[in-house]
Amino acid sequence: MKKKVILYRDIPAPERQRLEAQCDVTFFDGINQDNQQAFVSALADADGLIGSSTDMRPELLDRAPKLKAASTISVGTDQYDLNYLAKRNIPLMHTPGVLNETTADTLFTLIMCTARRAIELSNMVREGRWTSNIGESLYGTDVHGKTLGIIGMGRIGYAIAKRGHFGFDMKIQYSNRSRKPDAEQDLHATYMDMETLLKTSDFVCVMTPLTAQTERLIGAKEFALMKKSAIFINGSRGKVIDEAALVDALSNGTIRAAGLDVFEVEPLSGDSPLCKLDNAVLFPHIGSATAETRLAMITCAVDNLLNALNGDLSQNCANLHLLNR
Ligand SMILES: NC(=O)C1=CN([C@@H]2O[C@H](COP(=O)(O)OP(=O)(O)OC[C@H]3O[C@@H](n4cnc5c(N)ncnc54)[C@H](O)[C@@H]3O)[C@@H](O)[C@H]2O)C=CC1
Ligand SMILES: O=C(O)C(=O)CO
Repeated sequence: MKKKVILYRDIPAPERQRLEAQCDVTFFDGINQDNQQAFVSALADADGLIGSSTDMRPELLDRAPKLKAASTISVGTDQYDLNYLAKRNIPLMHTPGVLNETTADTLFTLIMCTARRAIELSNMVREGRWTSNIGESLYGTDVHGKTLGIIGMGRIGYAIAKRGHFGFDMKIQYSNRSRKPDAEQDLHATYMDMETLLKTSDFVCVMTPLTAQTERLIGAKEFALMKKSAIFINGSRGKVIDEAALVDALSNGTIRAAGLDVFEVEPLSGDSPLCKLDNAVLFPHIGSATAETRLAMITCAVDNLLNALNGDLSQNCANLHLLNR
């Protein structure tokens, strides 16, 4: 008998057909108030789950007693509780690697746009406010030759640092749970504690996962340690920073500017104080959002689920170390 799988976001037809060839698929085009009840009912028989952008909290997954594997179309695993899944011996599959370069491109776009005030000045042109050559008060700041501090030198952190080192002649420094010999050798990156990094970087870029240890890693105290001229970039998850403290730091001139791809609550409300700040560049969580990379993530996630349901966890299992196998 075919395994029962819930697909909880839309994916291209060929990928859906690959799932349907092996599984009995129930499709939800995102989970919302209207279909929540039907989703909960479908959980009762589900062997597998695949999708993204929905919090799969334990109370919900308690309704899926037969669940054997989950596959998130993301590298971040924070929408699932890894320990809860491990207690039930359920693997969580994710999509590391395929999005590194695209996400690093996005993060570098944030660095460039923020330093050169690109969005603010583009809006000035569009709105007919470009009436004379811009003066000193609207000048940007250089990126090349500056110091780039990466907090969370993993796959994506490395790809950002690579751009800084080879493309922009930047000095790379990083803090991380462990030393990264490849970054030190290839990019001449210097390992340091987070406090020193915050005090000495021109650009501070956060690229850790969201975990119990990284939640609110950067708050008022950390912004106060940064240079007044520092530019803060967050591409990890919104909850890794204290957003209210960031608004204060940007409003009071504690730091120069910020570029953000992720927010405490997404989508960010247009009423957020961040939207009123010219020195904040705000992207709608588009780190991996190119056609090529999103397709690669979906293909990887479909492969991951099919492999996991067949008992093969050799690739891309996020909680393998916690499972009883
Ligand atoms: N904005 C976007 O669209 C995207 C955001 N992401 C986010 O980026 C995160 C990182 O992705 P990868 O680079 O693939 O993961 P990774 O696991 O390769 O790298 C994360 C790094 O953070 C370090 N780290 C973890 N906890 C830390 C702590 N408390 N202090 C210092 N360092 C710590 C780890 O040691 C690791 O080197 C994802 O978990 C996701 O949340 C990922 C892709 C796209
Ligand atoms: O993969 C992730 O974790 C994202 O945030 C979206 O690409």
